[in-house]
Amino acid sequence: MQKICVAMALAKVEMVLTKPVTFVTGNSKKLEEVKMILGHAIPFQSLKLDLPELQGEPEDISKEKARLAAKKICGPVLVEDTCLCYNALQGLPGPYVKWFLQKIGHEGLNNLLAAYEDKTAYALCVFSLALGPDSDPISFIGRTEGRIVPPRGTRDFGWDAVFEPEGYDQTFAEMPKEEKNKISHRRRALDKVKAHFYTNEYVVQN
Ligand SMILES: O=P(O)(O)OP(=O)(O)OP(=O)(O)OC[C@H]1O[C@@H](n2cnc3c(O)ncnc32)[C@H](O)[C@@H]1O
Ligand SMILES: [Mg+2]
Repeated sequence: MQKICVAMALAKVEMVLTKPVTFVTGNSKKLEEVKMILGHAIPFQSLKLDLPELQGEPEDISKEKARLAAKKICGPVLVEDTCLCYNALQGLPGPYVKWFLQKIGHEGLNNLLAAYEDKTAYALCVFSLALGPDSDPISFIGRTEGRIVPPRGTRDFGWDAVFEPEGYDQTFAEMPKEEKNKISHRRRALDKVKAHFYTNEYVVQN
């Protein structure tokens, strides 16, 4: 009985795909990090495509993004949506941080909390995998706690310069990329994606 249970636990579920999984994003910095974190762990291709910026709860947004992407490319896709959530603002700006950053910049992102003592925040990354246009996407969530500080470091990737992860005295933008990739919201979500690909063997058949 024990042997059977162990064998079942080790057995991979084989899933047949008609095309390799495509990671769809319009953000080259995200793609760079995904490639660094995944290495060769998951065979995927990428496509630079700007998907609509949706509204709602992070997981719903990510799932809908996956549905739209799968419809667009008629095949299996992986997408992700990233949020920066301030505890003093009940999770805002959250999924809308892209617009906040574009309109008010790094200083503005920091000044938003001027009236609050609580500067804590968390970065949230939700990957969603849709195997086809009509399949229900599965989501994988990663979260990193930290606080919002006046901008420090490079400003070449989103809000990295204002986010100081818990336990560190550097912002994400000041850290070497390898260090960010060990503790980031994206890394934590991708660890779950990897575990999923480990237990479900995706085979591409034309
Ligand atoms: O095409 P997609 O994948 O949607 O790429 P995007 O740039 O539109 O990304 P989001 O919709 O997820 O919006 C998230 C915003 O947060 C930024 N961002 C995403 N991941 C980040 C990270 O790890 N560090 C800092 N900023 C990040 C990103 O540049 C956007 O301004
Ligand atoms: Mg987007």
